[in-house]
This record gives sequence, structure tokens and C-alpha cells, in this order.
Amino acid sequence: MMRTGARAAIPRGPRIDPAHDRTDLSGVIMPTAPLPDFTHERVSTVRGERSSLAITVALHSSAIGPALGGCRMWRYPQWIDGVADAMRLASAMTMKNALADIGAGGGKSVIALGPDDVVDDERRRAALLDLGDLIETFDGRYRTAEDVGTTEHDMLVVRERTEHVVGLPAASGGAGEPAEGTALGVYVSIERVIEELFDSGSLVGRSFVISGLGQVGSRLAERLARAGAQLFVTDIAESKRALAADLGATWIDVDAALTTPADVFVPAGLGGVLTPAAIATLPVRAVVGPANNPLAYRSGAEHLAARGILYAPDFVVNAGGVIHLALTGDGASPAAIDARLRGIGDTLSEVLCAARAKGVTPLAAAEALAVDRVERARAGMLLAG
Ligand SMILES: NC(=O)c1ccc[n+]([C@@H]2O[C@H](COP(=O)([O-])OP(=O)(O)OC[C@H]3O[C@@H](n4cnc5c(N)ncnc54)[C@H](O)[C@@H]3O)[C@@H](O)[C@H]2O)c1
Repeated sequence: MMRTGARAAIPRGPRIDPAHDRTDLSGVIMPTAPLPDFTHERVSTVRGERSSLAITVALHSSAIGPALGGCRMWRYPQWIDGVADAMRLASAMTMKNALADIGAGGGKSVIALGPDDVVDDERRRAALLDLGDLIETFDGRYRTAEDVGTTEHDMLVVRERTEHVVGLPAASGGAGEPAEGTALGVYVSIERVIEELFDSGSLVGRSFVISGLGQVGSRLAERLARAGAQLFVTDIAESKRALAADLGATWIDVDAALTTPADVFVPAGLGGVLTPAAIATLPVRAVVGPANNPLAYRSGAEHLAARGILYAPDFVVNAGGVIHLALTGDGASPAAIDARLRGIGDTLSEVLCAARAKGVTPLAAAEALAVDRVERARAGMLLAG
């Protein structure tokens, strides 16, 4: 994912058509970002035989277990930007999966659309079949799922070419939509953060700005409203106003999300919203949300800390989706999955405790914890091998 201020140059996010549950990519172009470190086990890019699109599978690490990470279908300035994005996303998945303790390594795939590529249903299907063929060459060391720009129904198409797919529709015997699990994980994380800030985990009367009322944001907003929180919400899709009204939430302009005073800012749209300018004036006590990589630049974590704003790392709090997918795939009971989702709160407490003890940001503490788990697994593999 992008860790660059360049994101701020995007005028609008993608349009989501609620009727089709699919991201409308027209007019959205991912800006160029710095190249990621090449610490990956394998990165393969093909020009899809059927679709002629650049398709990448980036396997970052399988030290802990076969990698798990979704497939993003997105529009980029050049195909090589899709390769770089897959590599960045894959290494982030290694961190997330290590802390989620699901026995999975990190990987990601990207189907890169050029600025002028037209993707009708036929070409979309062709690209997904091409992706399935590429995944098959990884011999089970990488498993895919839905991600931004793809749906669980797309995964059924990928499944025609490879069995290494999770998150198929529940009606087809799969794990189904992971957003409920993600929302629960963010919710318990919010409770921990509120407890940390106010010595009580009660959300009654606590105020939240939620930016993005999609699959996760809407479910989270419902939970927070039920808990008695005061909500300020927004989305680039005006159709979400109805949900705000149902919840008794106050609708604010998209641009006001970063300037409305509240206890917690909840980024639940796209990443990269916390630019230097946004952080300099953000009027909240904490940032906790599902959006991947909300920090537009790496030192944003230190800048938030310097302003006394507690930042709960994205890959800790939004791990509910992968926990749901991995455990459902393993046949775990709903009660066992629920317990593991609520355990995200314990992981966050461990991270915050380590950050305090070492005098580092929660982001640095979470990364150190994840790297430690991966290194231990790698050392175990070397000994066994
Ligand atoms: N779905 C999951 O289980 C899951 C898991 C982990 C992380 N995430 C991350 O959480 C975030 C939300 O995921 P989702 O599944 O709810 O996505 P989604 O596409 O269903 O919803 C995103 C919502 O954000 C809105 N949005 C986009 N740009 C915006 C902006 N600038 N301001 C306000 N609203 C904006 C969209 O209109 C949409 O309603 C994403 O960053 C995603 O990568 C999701």
C-alpha cells in the first residue's frame, strides 16, 4: 500500500455502486509510489493469456505457513506500479497474519488496469481465470481472497483454475463476507483504546468520526450506535445518508472528516488519508479504524504520537477479516471464531503495553512483534530443514 503523500493528489475515491457490490474504477488512478524493499520469496508477473492484463502474485513470506492475502483489481498509471503495489501489500500481509496468529504467511495479488483499459464482464472473467492459472504455479504457497475491486463471487471464477482460494460465497460452501469479522475486531480495539484513554471501556457518550460507510464502516457504525456512542459519519456515496439517519448519526461533509472534533477518528474508506497537513490539525485523541495504511507517510506514526494522539496500527485492528477467512476455512466453530476475533483486543493491549515499555510508537511495537514471530518461524524452518 501507499506510504506516500502522493495519495493526497487523488481528487476523489472510487465510486461504489451499492447495487452491484463492486468498486467502479473509472477515473481512479493509483499514483506512483516509492519502490518497496525486495524481501519477497517470489514475485511473478504475467501478461494474462486471456485478458492481456498485467497480473502479479507477490509471495512475501511463507515462513509461518502458506500465505493468505486478497486480490486487488485496481487502475494504475503503469503496469509496473501494480507490481510494486502487490509487493507492498504482500509484506503488510506478513505482518497482519503473523499478529493474527492464523498460521499464515503474507502475500497479495494485483490485476493492474491501465488508465485506458476497459473491463467488461468478459474481460473481468478472463483476468480472474488468468489469475487462477498464476496462483496454481505457487503450489499452494499463496492463497487468494477478495479485496478492493474484487468480490467473493469473483473468487468463484478464480476457483475454476485453482483450489487455492478462500472466501467463496457462503452459498457455495465458502467463508463468505469477512467484513463482519473485521468490524468486530475494530470494535473491540476501540473499546481497548477508550479504556486506555479514559480508564473505562464504556462507549456511552464517546464521540467518533467514521469516514467511509462501506462493508466494514457501516457494520462498525451500527455496533457503536448500539453501544451509545455519538457518531459523526460521512462517505463519498451520498446514498449512505439513509444509514446515518437510521443510526441517529450526524452526517458531515467528506472534507470535514479530518477537522471535526471527536474522541476517535475512524478511517474506514481508502488508505493514505493521514497526510502531514491532516495530522497537524486532527482534533481527536485516537485513530482506530479498518482502512489499510491510513498513514500517508511512515513517520506519520511519530507525528501522531507527538500530538498526543494514540494510533492503533491498522494491521492489528483490522485482522478480523483474515481471522474469519482462515478459521472458517479450517472448520472452526462460530464460537471459536468469535473468541479469536475478540482476542484482537488482547493483541492490541500487548502492542500498546510494549510501546509504553520501549518508548516507541504502537506502530513500531506492532512491527517488532510481528517480525519476531516471522523470524522465529524462519529459524524453526531452517532447523527442521
Ligand atoms: N472488508 C474487510 O473485511 C476489510 C478487512 C481489512 C481491511 N479492510 C479495509 O477497510 C477499508 C474499508 O473496507 P470495506 O470492505 O468496508 O470497503 P468498501 O469498499 O465496502 O467501503 C469503503 C467505503 O468508503 C467510501 N469512501 C471511499 N473513499 C472515501 C473518502 N475519501 N471519504 C469517505 N468515504 C470514502 C466508499 O464510498 C465506501 O462506501 C478499506 O481500506 C479496506 O482495505 C477491509
